[in-house]
Amino acid sequence: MSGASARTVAFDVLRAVDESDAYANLLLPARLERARLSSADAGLATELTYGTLRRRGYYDRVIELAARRPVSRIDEPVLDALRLGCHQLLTLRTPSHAAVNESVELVRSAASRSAVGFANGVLRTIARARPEVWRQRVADAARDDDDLLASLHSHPTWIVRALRHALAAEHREDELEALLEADNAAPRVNLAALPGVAVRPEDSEPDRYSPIGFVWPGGDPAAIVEATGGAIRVQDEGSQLAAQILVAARPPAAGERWLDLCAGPGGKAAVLASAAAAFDVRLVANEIVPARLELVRRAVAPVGTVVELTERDGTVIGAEEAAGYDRVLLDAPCTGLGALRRRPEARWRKAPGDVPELTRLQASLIDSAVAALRPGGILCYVTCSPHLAETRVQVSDALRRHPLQLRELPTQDVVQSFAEHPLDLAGDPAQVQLWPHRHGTDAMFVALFEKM
Ligand SMILES: C[S@@+](CC[C@H](N)C(=O)[O-])C[C@H]1O[C@@H](n2cnc3c(N)ncnc32)[C@H](O)[C@@H]1O
Repeated sequence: MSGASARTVAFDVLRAVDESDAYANLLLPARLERARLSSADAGLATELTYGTLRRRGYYDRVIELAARRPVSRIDEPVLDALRLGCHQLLTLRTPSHAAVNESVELVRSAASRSAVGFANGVLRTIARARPEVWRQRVADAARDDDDLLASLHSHPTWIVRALRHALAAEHREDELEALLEADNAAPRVNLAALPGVAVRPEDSEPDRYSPIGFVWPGGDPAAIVEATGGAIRVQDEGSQLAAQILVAARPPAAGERWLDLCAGPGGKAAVLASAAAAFDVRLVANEIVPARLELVRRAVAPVGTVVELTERDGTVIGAEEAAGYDRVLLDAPCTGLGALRRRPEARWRKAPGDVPELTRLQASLIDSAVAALRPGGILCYVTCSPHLAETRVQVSDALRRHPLQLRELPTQDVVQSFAEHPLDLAGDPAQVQLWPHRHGTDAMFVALFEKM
């Protein structure tokens, strides 16, 4: 197979992401399988797809300068082909004749003859200047500091601001550019070996912090996941740490009841389940979306029968089962701003207007979790987002709503107590904020509380 096929697959996926809100990480593997590409071409198609989606914001600025018109006035199929061409010319540094010709061929297959001439002209203009020159031109056209970072690092401006505020809360604003670039890098594939049912392969590289994690050297980890019946599973190191923080908050006692309030797709439930099996604890894993509950069922299957699955609205469990649990994991639905590197198109789909609805749901789930806990029980509040409205503000609001019921626990000490290496953490010792650029994890936030 030639590189042209890799480009066609990438173009098709970009079109589906634009036209039908497809998720690239779900669609691409199916398209790769159908195209039967060699592993080298599959790697190229993956890089073209994810790289183009991540850096789309930057490429659009370049295209606007080269085409002398806003991207809103360029037809979508033409724009996607131009973005793919930009990724090859400006980031992969593909020889310009190949990048231009192949991209123009994609336009020919999807648009009018006049569009072919237009795309050819724009790409030749881009190819004529070096990538550093385009970077400077884009920088010169920026309206202000946030617009500069948004365009050079390819993030929507509101997300740049949200990340800036989150870092400022740790007095680490100077790390903003490193964070934005970490979002643009492909994350390593990371796995967890569920304790009690799997062991880390001896020749694998252990995670820096998570005692149960290891790095996948490359290629598709599906075979090892299948061969172990899911006892070894793909899971971000930050996600592993979050689940282990709840386990390590206090030595588990036999007979405890634990609740994973929002369990789908089940990564953390699987880690909790293996601890539950080891300590003779009962775990209830709850999820409101049936298809996601099915994923939880599969995730916890390797561990056996310690888990009861329920399909309920987590906001009412506190009222239905008041004081029924010793520990609750609330891994709340959130903006996911901490996992942008993992879902390449996500940053372009989210909007600041999503935040208030999510924070209302998070607060309601926290209230339910507090009600579901016995006095002396432990709440572990987790988000895969560093947005302050979902993290620190959510914590201080919860403490204000439940002044006689909630007290913070030293979450940073807890994670340091079991991590394989000390984590460079900042801010409030009751809260752990992980970062892609500092820890190589998703930007998970974890806060432990005790119910009084
Ligand atoms: C961040 S995800 C949880 C990830 C999971 N803990 C893991 O590690 O795989 C949040 C989950 O909450 C679910 N959810 C949303 N609203 C809910 C509600 N009211 N009650 C229960 N689950 C809810 C979503 O469907 C989603 O699966």
